[in-house]
Amino acid sequence: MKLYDTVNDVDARHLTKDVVASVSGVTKRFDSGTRALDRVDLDVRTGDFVAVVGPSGCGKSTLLRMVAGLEKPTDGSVALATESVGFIFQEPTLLAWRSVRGNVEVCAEIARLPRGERRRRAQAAIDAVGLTGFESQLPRMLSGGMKMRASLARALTSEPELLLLDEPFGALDEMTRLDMQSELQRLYAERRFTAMFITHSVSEAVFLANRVIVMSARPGRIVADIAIDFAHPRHPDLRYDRRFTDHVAEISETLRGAR
Ligand SMILES: Nc1ncnc2c1ncn2[C@@H]1O[C@H](COP(=O)(O)OP(=O)(O)OP(=O)(O)O)[C@@H](O)[C@H]1O
Repeated sequence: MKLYDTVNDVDARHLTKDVVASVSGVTKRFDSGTRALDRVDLDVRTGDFVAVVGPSGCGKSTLLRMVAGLEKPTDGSVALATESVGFIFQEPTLLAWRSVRGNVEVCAEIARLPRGERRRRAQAAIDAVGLTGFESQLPRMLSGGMKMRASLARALTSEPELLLLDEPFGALDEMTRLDMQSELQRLYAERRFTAMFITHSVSEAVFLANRVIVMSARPGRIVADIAIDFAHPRHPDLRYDRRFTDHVAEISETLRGAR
């Protein structure tokens, strides 16, 4: 696995073997003067599903964008142990003129995979997210949930080792959102990618993650790193389990104190 760094190569040498992404001492000040993050340290280990929750505007997206290399820290560094990174945004950002298959294949095209391999991976991802039969549809013919499924399939086609998700289900209605949570954690149980997932929903975080990171109000700091050790795949009824509701209560309480 190639080591590279979003800041400089020196920092990548600090990575220990099972760490996929390492954020150390990261502070972010925008030119506007806003201080979004304050000395954040976070190691994401291979196979982790890390959910990040925190008050609105505390710097969650900024943190994710820095891990993606889309934003540079003002102080500190971010190091990644893989170049195989997928990104899913809240908006599905599908190309309007391309079919589901065309959209799902786009990352594999950019990666210049041979056509046969592209097709194979795209079909496997389309089947995995439950869009079989919709391959030729254009985005405007799809529901919000189906668009998000297509976006998820597009990210999976490049078989990323690290999947970064910025509130991907935030715009979906409640039922579709619960379906997508089940779908995502089933895919995680099957493929065991490493994931970093931003959300406003504490129960979504507990249902999906094996670690929930709680951030303070801006400038965001990490105030808790809570292990959620339910086995994967997780059944929807887990949400009624006492241990699940205890975790939700504990994290919600921590969040209230973090504002
Ligand atoms: N490019 C930018 N330039 C200036 N300020 C920015 C920029 N991007 C984000 N900010 C500010 O930095 C702070 C953190 O923003 P960020 O989007 O990371 O927070 P967030 O926790 O993801 O918010 P939310 O939960 O509401 O989505 C906010 O005050 C935001 O206005």
